[in-house]
Amino acid sequence: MANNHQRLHAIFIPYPLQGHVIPSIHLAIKLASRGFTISFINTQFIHHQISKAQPDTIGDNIFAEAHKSGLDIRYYTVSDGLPLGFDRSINHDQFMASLLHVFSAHIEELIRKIIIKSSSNSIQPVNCLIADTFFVWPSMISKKLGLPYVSFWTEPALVYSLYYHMDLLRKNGHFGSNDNREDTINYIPGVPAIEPTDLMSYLQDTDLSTVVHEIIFKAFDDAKGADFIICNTVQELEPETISALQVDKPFYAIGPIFPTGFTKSNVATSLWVESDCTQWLDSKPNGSVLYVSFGSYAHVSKNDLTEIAHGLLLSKVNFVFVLRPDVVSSDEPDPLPEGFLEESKDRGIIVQWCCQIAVLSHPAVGGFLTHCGWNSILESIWCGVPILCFPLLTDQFTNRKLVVDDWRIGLDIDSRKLIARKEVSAKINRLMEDKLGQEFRKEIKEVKKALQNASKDDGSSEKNFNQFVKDLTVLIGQKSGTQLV
Ligand SMILES: O=c1ccn([C@@H]2O[C@H](COP(=O)(O)OP(=O)(O)O[C@H]3O[C@H](CO)[C@@H](O)[C@H](O)[C@H]3O)[C@@H](O)[C@H]2O)c(=O)[nH]1
Repeated sequence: MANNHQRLHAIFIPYPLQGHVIPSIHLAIKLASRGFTISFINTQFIHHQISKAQPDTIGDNIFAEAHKSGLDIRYYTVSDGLPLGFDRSINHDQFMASLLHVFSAHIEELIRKIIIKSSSNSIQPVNCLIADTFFVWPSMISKKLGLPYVSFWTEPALVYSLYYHMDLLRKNGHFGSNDNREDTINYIPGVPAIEPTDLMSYLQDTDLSTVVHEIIFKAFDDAKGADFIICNTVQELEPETISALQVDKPFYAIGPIFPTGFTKSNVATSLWVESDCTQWLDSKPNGSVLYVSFGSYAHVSKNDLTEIAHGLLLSKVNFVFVLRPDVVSSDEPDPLPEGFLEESKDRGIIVQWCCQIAVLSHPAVGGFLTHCGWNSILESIWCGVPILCFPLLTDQFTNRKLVVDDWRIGLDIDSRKLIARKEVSAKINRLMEDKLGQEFRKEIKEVKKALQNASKDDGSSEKNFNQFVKDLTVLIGQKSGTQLV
């Protein structure tokens, strides 16, 4: 921590979804390693899932091991407003409505308790709030409590910028009407050109009355009140977009946020039981395995899943196929085509969840068929694994553009049309074997270098992280009337 004059105490609240909880846990550990006291709040549901998935290792506190090794991370859980057994996947909109309308009341009550507890005990008083940008209430609550607010953005800066400029898109007729313009968008600061079909799915929708739209509109309104934005991206990957955002507000690219070196972290993050694929991967030749996963959130239609499964069979490549229990729907537990398991048993394994970073860093893996979640893309780049994009929802369409059009480290299957097994199989073979695959491998080495350099002690992300800690310390000092550095 800057000068170590006084420890800072941050309350950290991740969005209660797997793709947000993972980088939040790693960021909390990073902050604690720099001397922060962290009060980390998971929902009871997320905690329940994590401990169910790792029953032998997790008690009441997922950070118990980190605490033993000297990190000051205190762990709390809070209700998201729904019963533990409620199926949040199949009742997605009801879950989101609860996060929109009910969650803030539970959170505010707990934050107040933590503040009172920390000022009455000998521990560091709370100095700031760090919360996911998708929440609709952090700047409102932090203002009430007189705390600086740091907004944590878990997607690319490009995606932040497009949401941030929703009004501009609306004014220019690219968003928010029944017949949106279809020509290139070239007026967003720091975004030279983007096609409307590369916008996030929520900005391509014509029905804007859904609960998710209400969340996005409110969240980006609330984010205007943030003191700082920290983003899981890398300056060198999105320099112009980041510079343009910095004109309005301090915006720090501090990614990639994951345990570098990719040893299995001793803090559990998975909501599902992980299968260990190492032994199976050890038996396969280098670069011969395609890793297939659609992340934790989006659903794949049964028809698309069938075509992908047949495409895998036709391609003849080896594969690790992650099929989480609700990948099609919680009430469709067995969505694979009949005979698939039998036909593929010599060259593929199917798991409900795995340690993805361990799989991607195994030398046997030569390609990644992904839905383009941002964590998956960063992890694939870090491991130098070229990407076959199959975006399904939200930022994944925009992330596909970065991968395929800007960085040229992969190709795509057009998920907007009815997909066909022959196309899937041809694209898999192009990625894994062809000359084109070699080109992607060459390009991805360069992008990987950018990520690695950014993570070094004198790299951009480390410098930005240090600057963020310094600026936050100054702001906290100003608000409390004491000089902390
Ligand atoms: O078997 C698996 C599959 C995934 N993962 C991990 O789960 C995370 C998945 O994150 P991501 O690839 O970003 O996908 P989602 O889970 O779908 O994440 C949501 O959150 C992301 C960050 O906001 C968005 O970019 C996505 O579009 C959104 O769906 C990654 O860290 C993976 O390593 C595993 O550990 N094991």
